[in-house]
Amino acid sequence: KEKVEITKEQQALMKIITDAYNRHQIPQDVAKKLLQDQYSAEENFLLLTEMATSQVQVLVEFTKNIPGFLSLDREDQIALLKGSAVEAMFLRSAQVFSRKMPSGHTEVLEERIRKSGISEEFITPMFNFYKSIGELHMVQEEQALLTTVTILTPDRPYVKDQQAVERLQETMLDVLRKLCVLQHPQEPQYFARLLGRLTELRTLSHYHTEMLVSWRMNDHKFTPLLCEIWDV
Ligand SMILES: Cc1ccccc1NC(=O)[C@H](C1CCCCC1)n1c(-c2ccc(Cl)cc2)nc2cc(F)c(F)cc21
Repeated sequence: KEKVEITKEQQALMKIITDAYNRHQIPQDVAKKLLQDQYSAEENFLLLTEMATSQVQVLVEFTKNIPGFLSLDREDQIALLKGSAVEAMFLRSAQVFSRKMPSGHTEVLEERIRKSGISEEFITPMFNFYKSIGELHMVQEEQALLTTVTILTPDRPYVKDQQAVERLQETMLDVLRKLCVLQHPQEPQYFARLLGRLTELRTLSHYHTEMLVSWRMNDHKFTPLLCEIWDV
């Protein structure tokens, strides 16, 4: 049985990434807002565009703390941000949904989201993903590293130096793999399950444009930043 050990450097890397991840949280807690009141489809759509816009800004700040990210080609940095923003938003939403809440709150939150204006056909795949993330009971280091691995996906559109991104991603994957073995000793397949969620995440993210334009209301307005990031 090989002894898995996280090196000093990997420990330091994990701390930088996790601190940055926790620092760059979404300003106001959208779950609390949704639990407080029931909003119209229009208000929910506006809330979503505000949340998604601020989340992109938060993502840019977060990536500045990923060791090596700023050394990548500038245009590749943009391509990675553009290519991962939607997935990072759904991953963030899944982590918010999976947070431990007082009994009954998750059910209310789920109901509010079901009724928010999203088209029926996307609700099941979205909640299936949220629940599959919840079942993993990730610690915050795993959440931070999983988001980092998602950002450092080499085969995003327009990435020129894929090798450079691959080297960074492999560094993060090695730490995440060791962390999974140490955090979930009874589940040797945990790391593989975790990476499997990234495939589910990519599939869900393919629907994001459809999910937005089919929001049950007329005249969908987007911020300029969202027009850049979302294919709308
Ligand atoms: C949580 C977050 C952080 C950062 C950025 C975005 C968001 N996400 C949101 O603000 C929207 C709200 C928005 C208001 C209507 C209900 C869903 N949201 C979505 C979602 C649904 C559909 C699409 Cl197309 C995208 C996202 N899934 C959620 C799960 C949650 F547990 C939650 F609390 C909010 C969630």
